[in-house]
Amino acid sequence: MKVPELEKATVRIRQPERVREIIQSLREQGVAKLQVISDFDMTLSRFGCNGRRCPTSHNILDTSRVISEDGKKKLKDLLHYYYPIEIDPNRTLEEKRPLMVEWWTKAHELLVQQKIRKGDIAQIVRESEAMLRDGYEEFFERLHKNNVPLFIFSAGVGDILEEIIRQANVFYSNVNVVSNYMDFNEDGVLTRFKGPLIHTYNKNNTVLQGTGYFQQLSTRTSIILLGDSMGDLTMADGVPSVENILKIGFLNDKVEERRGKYLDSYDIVLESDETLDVVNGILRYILAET
Ligand SMILES: Nc1ccn([C@@H]2O[C@H](COP(=O)(O)O)[C@@H](O)[C@H]2O)c(=O)n1
Ligand SMILES: [Mg+2]
Repeated sequence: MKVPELEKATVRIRQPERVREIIQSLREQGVAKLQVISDFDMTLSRFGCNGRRCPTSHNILDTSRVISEDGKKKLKDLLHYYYPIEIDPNRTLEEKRPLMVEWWTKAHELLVQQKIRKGDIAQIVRESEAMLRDGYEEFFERLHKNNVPLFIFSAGVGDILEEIIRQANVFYSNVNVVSNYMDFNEDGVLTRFKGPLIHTYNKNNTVLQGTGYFQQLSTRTSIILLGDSMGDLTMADGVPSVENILKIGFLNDKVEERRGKYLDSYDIVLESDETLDVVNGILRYILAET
């Protein structure tokens, strides 16, 4: 197997032989069976930006000029309270779930109070520090060129993340997004978020009911899953008959504390790696472009 990117210093793998076998099977099964399921924030987008944290799709909105100073402070306070809970390796998912619902609900309520206008979204994104991971062009282009469906499953803000992808000129026809979308009234003012609410720890089939997305792709039984959170591991649960799945996890924050759990759960763990090099290397090999 020739994937030189797997030798990068950022790569950690608990079971290298198993990973080799999965990658080999993905290649043998061929492009017609492949689909990619990916998280957005801190997976396709960067975690670090010039020595600081890059914004998530929520943060882009929270810190934008359309939010009042009071609103910004309240949204920041929520982030500082709930984010450590979100990534705490010592709390169970059962403990975290209701707290995540609380965070998202409070944040969305605050955003609705700000009377955000649909017409401002493109400018808000243009003025933000949003950045996709290095190598994103190759990633999106290769999947598009090979007609491989890319499903982006995000607990972020759909309108913002779509705009980021659009402004990067990679919103190709093979890309589908499920996320939290804003609902605007006839005057273009935000009135609510459309349900069901998606948070970090309910990214599974329960929030995909009625979309029929995975059912339409029932012959795509080879999966590459990309995530940055323990909640992203369930994103492929709705796929009817998975034959091979390769789970690649970006470990961005609190690396030492969380390493063990990530290595137990993801096949490949990428530590503090701001690029899509490894993913691109694997895709190049699977799609027989080496
Ligand atoms: N008010 C909020 C709520 C969540 N976040 C962050 O968004 C990320 C979730 O989106 P995914 O695309 O990764 O599913 C997650 O990293 C939360 O920390 C936020 O910034 N503000
Ligand atoms: Mg994420």
